[in-house]
Amino acid sequence: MSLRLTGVTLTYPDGDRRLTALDDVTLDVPAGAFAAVVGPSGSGKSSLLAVAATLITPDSGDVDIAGMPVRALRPAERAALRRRSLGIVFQQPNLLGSLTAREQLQVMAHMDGRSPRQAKTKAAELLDAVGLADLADRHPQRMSGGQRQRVNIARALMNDPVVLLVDEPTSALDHERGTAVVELLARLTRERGTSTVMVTHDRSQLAFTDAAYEMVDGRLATASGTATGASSASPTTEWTGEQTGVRG
Ligand SMILES: Nc1ncnc2c1ncn2[C@@H]1O[C@H](COP(=O)(O)OP(=O)(O)OP(=O)(O)O)[C@@H](O)[C@H]1O
Repeated sequence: MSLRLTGVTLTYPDGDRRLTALDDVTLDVPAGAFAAVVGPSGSGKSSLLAVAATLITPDSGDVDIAGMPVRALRPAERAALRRRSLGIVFQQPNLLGSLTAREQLQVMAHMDGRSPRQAKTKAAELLDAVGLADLADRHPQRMSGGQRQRVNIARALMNDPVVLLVDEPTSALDHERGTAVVELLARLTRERGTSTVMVTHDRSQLAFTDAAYEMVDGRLATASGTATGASSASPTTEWTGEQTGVRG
């Protein structure tokens, strides 16, 4: 498994008590699998992503990324793991206005110490993969919301992450563009063998995922009433042939 959360409980201070944001959450996402998490506001979805991103340490339970137990790592090692093994796609693209699409991606490789030549090749490959080869030299101000989100996704893939965490990627897009972005995430997940977790409010997007989960009051359950058909199975039985062994 490339991303595994086991019995994760997270609480926040709440006056003189503590609020339970994640309650004994277990989630396995193999390489090449696309999981979605839906749930009402305040149910714990962002907390789940923050724990998976190693940004918050849970009160109890474990997070493993590519077989590496995060709890055992020192802060500097954790930061290195984030840089090398995690791709994060935020709700808003947060692109730098002064940089072209190609440069937004190259900056990531530069921060990871890769050569300019490697960075250029990788950026071109990824812009092509997200359908933006023709817009490589364009600045974000002259792109549509969907195009900006594609640059955002390509940027998150620059360091070949093992795990891709995606927070509401379509909230700023209309239905058609949103669907295209989710289809793209599904394709990239399979092609690149990432373990992808997407938080979404839009249940129609679950049709493109391999497994759908519902967060209710910090507890994670298999989502009901989804379009996946896989949703009634227990999470551990949803993963089938095509998701395994994609990444060596
Ligand atoms: N830093 C914090 N300190 C205290 N309580 C917090 C903190 N962050 C989140 N919470 C609380 O934890 C619970 C889960 O919040 P979380 O942001 O994970 O939910 P969510 O499902 O992502 O919500 P939304 O869909 O509105 O983004 C909520 O009750 C929230 O108020």
